[in-house]
Amino acid sequence: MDMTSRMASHFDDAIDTFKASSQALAQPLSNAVDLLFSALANNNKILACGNGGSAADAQHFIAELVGRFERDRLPLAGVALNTDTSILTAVGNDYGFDAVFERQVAALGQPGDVLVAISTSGNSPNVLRSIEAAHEREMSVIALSGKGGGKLNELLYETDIHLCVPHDRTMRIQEVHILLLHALCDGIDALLLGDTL
Ligand SMILES: O=C(CO)[C@@H](O)[C@H](O)[C@H](O)[C@H](O)COP(=O)(O)O
Ligand SMILES: [Zn+2]
Repeated sequence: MDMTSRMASHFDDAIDTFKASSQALAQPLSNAVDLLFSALANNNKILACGNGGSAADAQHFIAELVGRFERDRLPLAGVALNTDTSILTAVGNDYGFDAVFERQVAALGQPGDVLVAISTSGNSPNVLRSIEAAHEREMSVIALSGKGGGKLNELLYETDIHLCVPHDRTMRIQEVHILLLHALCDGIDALLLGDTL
């Protein structure tokens, strides 16, 4: 395949993946908006975590809650668990990298808070352990994954929400994840401010 065709194939594959994701995920995504809105309306908060590109996605999402998305509104309570290098290095050094998010959920989580856990494979141990800690804190979980969901399938409760992108490549899954996170911001704003832009 020549390079131009290779580049074009990314767009074609992304279009197919967005379409398949819309079919599979619009309903659970709508449920996730309700869950997040209820938590925020009850003075609970959102915690988010992920590794690598998913760490960037987690902090991007939380920045749009605490700051704003498209319209001015009140600040919304959220913390990204992958941003504080002192916590990440201290907890990683003293307890191991698998504990870096779990420890923060245990420190910050309250019943009714929501954890947004992002892992394209569904298998990153630090993300899985953050979910166990969230359950211990009586928090709900919204998990963003792909590749069939991996070990998340065994860990999530019926009351949690699993947004699993139907694709096996990390980059394609991440491209849909950022759409999902923006759609969540849009849904929260629509409930808070009305649905006109
Ligand atoms: O962004 C990318 C690849 O697109 C990478 O940085 C990727 O996020 C890292 O390899 C992560 O460690 C993958 O973890 P996960 O999505 O399987 O939980
Ligand atoms: Zn990447």
